[in-house]
Amino acid sequence: MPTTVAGPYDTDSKEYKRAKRLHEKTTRGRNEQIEGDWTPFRAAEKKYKAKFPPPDLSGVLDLALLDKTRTEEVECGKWKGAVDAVEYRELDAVGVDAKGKGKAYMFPRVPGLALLPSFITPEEQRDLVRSSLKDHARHPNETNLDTHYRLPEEGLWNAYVRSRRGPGVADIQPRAAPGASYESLNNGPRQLISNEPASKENFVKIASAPAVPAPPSQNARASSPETLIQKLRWANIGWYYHWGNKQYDFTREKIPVSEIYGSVCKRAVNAVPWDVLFDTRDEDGWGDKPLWESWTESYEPDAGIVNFYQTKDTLMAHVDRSEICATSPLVSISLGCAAVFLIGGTTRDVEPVPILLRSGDVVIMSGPGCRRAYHGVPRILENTLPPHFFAEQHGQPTSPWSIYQDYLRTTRININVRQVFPKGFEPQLP
Ligand SMILES: O=C(O)CCC(=O)C(=O)O
Ligand SMILES: [Fe+2]
Repeated sequence: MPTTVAGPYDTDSKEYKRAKRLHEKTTRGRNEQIEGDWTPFRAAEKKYKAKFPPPDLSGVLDLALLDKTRTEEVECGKWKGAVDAVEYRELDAVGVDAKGKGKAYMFPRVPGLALLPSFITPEEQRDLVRSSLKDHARHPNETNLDTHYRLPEEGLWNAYVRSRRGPGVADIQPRAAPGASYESLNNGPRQLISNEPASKENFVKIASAPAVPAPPSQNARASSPETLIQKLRWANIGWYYHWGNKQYDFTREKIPVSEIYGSVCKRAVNAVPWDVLFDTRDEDGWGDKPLWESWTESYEPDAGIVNFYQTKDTLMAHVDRSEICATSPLVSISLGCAAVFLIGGTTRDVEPVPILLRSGDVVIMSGPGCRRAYHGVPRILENTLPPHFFAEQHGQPTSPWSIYQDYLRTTRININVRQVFPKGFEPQLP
């Protein structure tokens, strides 16, 4: 069972006092930017990022509070949003079997956004965590660490597991040759710079842009797998994404999307009653071609990213616009610790909708407006790992699972899957 934790607002707790001391130390003498200068999106990010005082989540939609079977999960972390924070409509999910929860939610303020709370069963959540760490975050899939370190062939996670079991696991060596020029280590948040939206017209130009590999950091030192696993931030899925160009690099061979990711995503897309969600199609900017009508056949994910967040990490406001299928569903699966997710409109001037995402929740961003909407993750909520991730729950306190459990205590994993090309389209590359 999770150990009992003090709530974030318990002023007598050690955590609260520590956060207060740190806040006083780090803000002493600081000239805060005047709040009036912030866009509504930036103001919301600042609000939820704050470590002290802990943010008030009464304006954050928390649909787990409607589900009695999630009471223990909600209570163990103490962080709670509210069920009436944001206007939504509840829909019956289509053909969802007894395993997943049968509701989908839509939001008048963000047309094209669907939320499927608790869509992934606890068992499937554990399978997705295992495959993300053990099978996916390794060669041939690129991770943020590959630029700077020669990661072991077996993958960083498997080396870490061996190092936990006994001595004799070698340190991981940096790539940079001694004396090479300095570059800062890319292990912080993803760099988010502006890019040109991809389309069928410009993708050949995009594919022809020189995709220069990022230089390895000279600051990287030989490190144990245990040290590096804490620095894992992302692993690529499918088409290779070039972070420098902010575009896919179509000259590199696409790696097939794994069956476990692809099948969950298709199941989620097929569960949403899109005809109800897009019932006001003209307003939603589809014109005369409502592509959602054929998603049952045409949705085929071919790219994406697995994000690994530690509790101090954030993901700034951004738009994912490198996909040529500009309206196809982007399926986003939350695992591990809970987070505050913000989604607004096509500029940062639109006030974002705040949603508390918990493990097993699936978000789908689709359609012309929502796929171009600014969104981000200003906060990973500490101590929110649900009980079904604790090994004792399934009878084996020393099972292989306990290594995953330790890692997940401070981690949120997000599997973010997209469709770049229409199904069956073979890019003719220069
Ligand atoms: O972590 C999340 O929920 C969202 C991640 C995201 O927006 C992205 O990877 O582009
Ligand atoms: Fe995104």
